[in-house]
Amino acid sequence: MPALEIDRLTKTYGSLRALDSLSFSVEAGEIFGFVGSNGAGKSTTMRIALGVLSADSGEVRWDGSPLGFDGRRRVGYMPEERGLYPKMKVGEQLVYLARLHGLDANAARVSMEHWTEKLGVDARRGDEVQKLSLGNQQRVQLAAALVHDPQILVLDEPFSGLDPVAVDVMSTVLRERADAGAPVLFSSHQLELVERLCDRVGIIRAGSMVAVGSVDELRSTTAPRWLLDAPALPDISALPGVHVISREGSRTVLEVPDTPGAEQPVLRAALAAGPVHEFSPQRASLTELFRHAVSRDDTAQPVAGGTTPARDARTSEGTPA
Ligand SMILES: Nc1ncnc2c1ncn2[C@@H]1O[C@H](COP(=O)(O)OP(=O)(O)OP(=O)(O)O)[C@@H](O)[C@H]1O
Repeated sequence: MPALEIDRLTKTYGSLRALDSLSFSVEAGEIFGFVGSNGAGKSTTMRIALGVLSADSGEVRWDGSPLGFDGRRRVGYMPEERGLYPKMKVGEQLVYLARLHGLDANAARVSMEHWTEKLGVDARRGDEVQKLSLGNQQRVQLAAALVHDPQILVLDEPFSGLDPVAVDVMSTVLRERADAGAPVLFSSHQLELVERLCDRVGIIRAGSMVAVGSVDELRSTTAPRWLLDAPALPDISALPGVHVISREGSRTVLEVPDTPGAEQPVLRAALAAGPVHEFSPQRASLTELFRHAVSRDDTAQPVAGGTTPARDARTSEGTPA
């Protein structure tokens, strides 16, 4: 059973439809990357999941039951607008937040010590939050999301503004939490990082999910690409389904039909045009898959993989708000 289910959420702000029947699920033990253009609806979704905003319709469930007040106490949440008290000392603040979530004084202190050490801010326990650099404030913010030992993590852009060392620290912590069985949902615009870290990715566009799956599953919904390194551009006009995606100097990326051997006529055409230095299959990056998903028209796309809509690599209708 999926651990965290977002089921047909709809939310309007006045005349703006920010979420349009948005559905996806995050399994226990899975890191799920939530990506989309600015204003696509990621923060709105996360706020609704945490109950700080109400949906017009739809439901958020945890292990099959609506996520109510008690369930939400077990969520570690990092809001986009952050939420630390600037004048409170790091250690005192984390102990306070842990106690708000029901830990006793001793457990709260032990947890504060553990997470500040783990996140590399133990030397700053006695400092006011506002005196820390933004990156260190973010580490404390993550500690605040973790200090009550949550069973679900929902993090809105936790990696923004972090240096590479802090990114590594945070990535390790998220993987450890997932390995311990938590569903981990986070949003990010750092697509290389999402590709590296996440088990599955959801691409949201204008309040609707347009693609969900592992990066490999998302790749399988696009036509194969080949890199041709040849000074002369081959004549592909007679080859149906072959398109030039990009050309930089002598290097051309071509899309070919998804049939065995479909690249061979391209190679023959290239050799007929002149020397070929390289001809090799290309793996689309998440950035390319993202561009493809958010820029395509509203024509229904083929479904790949299994049968459960919210779990499969797929593309679907996205209705611009
Ligand atoms: N309180 C609000 N009142 C009115 N409109 C809002 C409000 N909050 C969000 N919106 C609008 O809802 C849409 C979705 O916003 P949301 O913040 O969820 O997007 P996002 O995907 O998190 O964007 P970003 O990547 O820029 O953080 C946007 O068009 C935004 O302007």
